[in-house]
Amino acid sequence: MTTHIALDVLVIGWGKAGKTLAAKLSATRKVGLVEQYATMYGGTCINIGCVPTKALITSASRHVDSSSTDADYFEKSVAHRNALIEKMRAKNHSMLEGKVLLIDGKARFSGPHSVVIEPSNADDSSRSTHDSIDESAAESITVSAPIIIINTGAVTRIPDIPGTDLPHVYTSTSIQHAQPFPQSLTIIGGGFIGLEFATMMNDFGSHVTILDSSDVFLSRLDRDVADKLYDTMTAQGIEIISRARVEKISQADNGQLTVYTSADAFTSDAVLLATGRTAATANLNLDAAGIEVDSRGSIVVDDHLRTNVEGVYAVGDVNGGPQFTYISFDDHRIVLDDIIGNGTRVRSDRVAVPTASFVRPPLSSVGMTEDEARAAGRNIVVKKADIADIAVMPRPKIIGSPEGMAKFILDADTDEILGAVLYCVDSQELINTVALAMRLHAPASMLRDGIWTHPASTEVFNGVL
Ligand SMILES: Cc1cc2nc3c(=O)[nH]c(=O)nc-3n(C[C@H](O)[C@H](O)[C@H](O)COP(=O)(O)OP(=O)(O)OC[C@H]3O[C@@H](n4cnc5c(N)ncnc54)[C@H](O)[C@@H]3O)c2cc1C
Ligand SMILES: NC(=O)c1ccc[n+]([C@@H]2O[C@H](COP(=O)([O-])OP(=O)(O)OC[C@H]3O[C@@H](n4cnc5c(N)ncnc54)[C@H](O)[C@@H]3O)[C@@H](O)[C@H]2O)c1
Repeated sequence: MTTHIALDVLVIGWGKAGKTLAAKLSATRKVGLVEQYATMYGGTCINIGCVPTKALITSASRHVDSSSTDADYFEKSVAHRNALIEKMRAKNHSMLEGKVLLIDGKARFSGPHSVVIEPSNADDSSRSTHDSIDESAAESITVSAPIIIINTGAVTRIPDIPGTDLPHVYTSTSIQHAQPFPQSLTIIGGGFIGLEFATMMNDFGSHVTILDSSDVFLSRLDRDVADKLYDTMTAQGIEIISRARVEKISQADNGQLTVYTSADAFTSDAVLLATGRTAATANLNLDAAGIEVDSRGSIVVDDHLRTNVEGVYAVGDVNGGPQFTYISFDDHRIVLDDIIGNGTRVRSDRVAVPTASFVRPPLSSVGMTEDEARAAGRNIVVKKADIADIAVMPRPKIIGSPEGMAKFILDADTDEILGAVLYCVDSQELINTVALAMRLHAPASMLRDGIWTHPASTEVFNGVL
């Protein structure tokens, strides 16, 4: 038997943008939200992304002070991670309960404004990219709504090589409760996920090797910054190999895995696949609605995040934009403005969007690199320093983390900041101040001459600018 429900708004997927839109729109409209896995209430960020990984990274950084074995300490850290996200998941559910019709199940389009929701009885997501399911819709439901917001996120891209389905070949999700703890780990991919898990697992006591296919390490950064990161991470014990053409993974009788590249072979207890994440559109039956996707499977949207089908929006990772929680959160503002505002807010208005990678110390950046500014023909001044050499900024030395560097690219004529990289303790906070200065077109001298608390990492501005 199929139940039919008519709503004003249906949100598919419990992502950051979708849950925020559902809560806000429910004040005036009949809103439903469908999520395929009960273990994913609240979405990727709180269940398998930002929050659990930063909890594990923090725990791992404290392992040096513990007397536990690596395996025991990892197990305790995973238990702490689990308890934390369980609370956040329950809170996410209770915040929408009673306001939004919450539907368990897997959604697929049956027409431009109609969706079929099927029970999803098992975690069939590829390569355990999501945790397992423990609840589902009992029967299929059809929902019709004039407004549908697709917020299904992204899933791990599995490289097309033999051996990715072997035991102990993990994704960023499954490695968060790896069993047994791998004393050695080969990571395929040296992007955000590869670097953060390298830091984490190295700190937990694993011997980590990163294999990345790019010609140079961290090609999006200036070479001086990438070299500093390379030197710091290798000094921490992490091996980094660029230009690695991975061909296959095989398993020996003792369970150990070997990753073969065109040039070499790397043997370890486990392998992590960290070669990017692809928009989760495969199961949505978008053809039935006539919704356009690009060659990478991401949903095509305009500047207002509208798809080519009237009333249907795509928000978060699924629309092919930058894959960050704060971008998904900003997507919600654009769609909210289109639905109940004056429709002027657009994606292309975003300026100075910062990023932070939680390696040790964190690596944060905003705006142009020096190479990009020079290639654009800008008249620039570069200000940079090693963190250990900044006398007016003692905080990194006080807390025992004096590594890293700070680099600012300034417009030589206006003194405006064109870009910055902060590879230092607290940089995930500092970079937001730089981004704000950029948005306000404030001169760098305003940060340089600012009166900041002491001892604080903010003094990097006094010392370098
Ligand atoms: C390991 C890791 C670490 C990360 N760390 C950070 C970080 O530190 N900072 C940061 O900003 N970003 C980080 N990210 C990226 C960030 O998590 C994502 O960009 C963000 O969560 C995207 O959210 P979203 O709104 O696109 O949807 P998501 O939160 O991904 O939600 C999509 C939801 O849709 C559900 N779904 C999918 N298909 C269907 C369907 N057919 N029917 C019903 N439900 C469906 C999924 O189960 C999922 O719950 C990290 C990602 C990963 C994987
Ligand atoms: N702190 C954060 O904000 C944070 C943390 C984790 C993830 N994320 C988000 O999640 C997204 C996905 O992360 P990711 O690290 O999987 O993707 P990524 O795009 O950041 O990095 C993928 C890396 O894999 C390499 N690669 C691709 N194919 C390869 C192959 N066959 N062999 C070897 N190397 C290969 C690429 O050169 C690249 O360096 C990121 O783009 C980011 O937006 C953000």
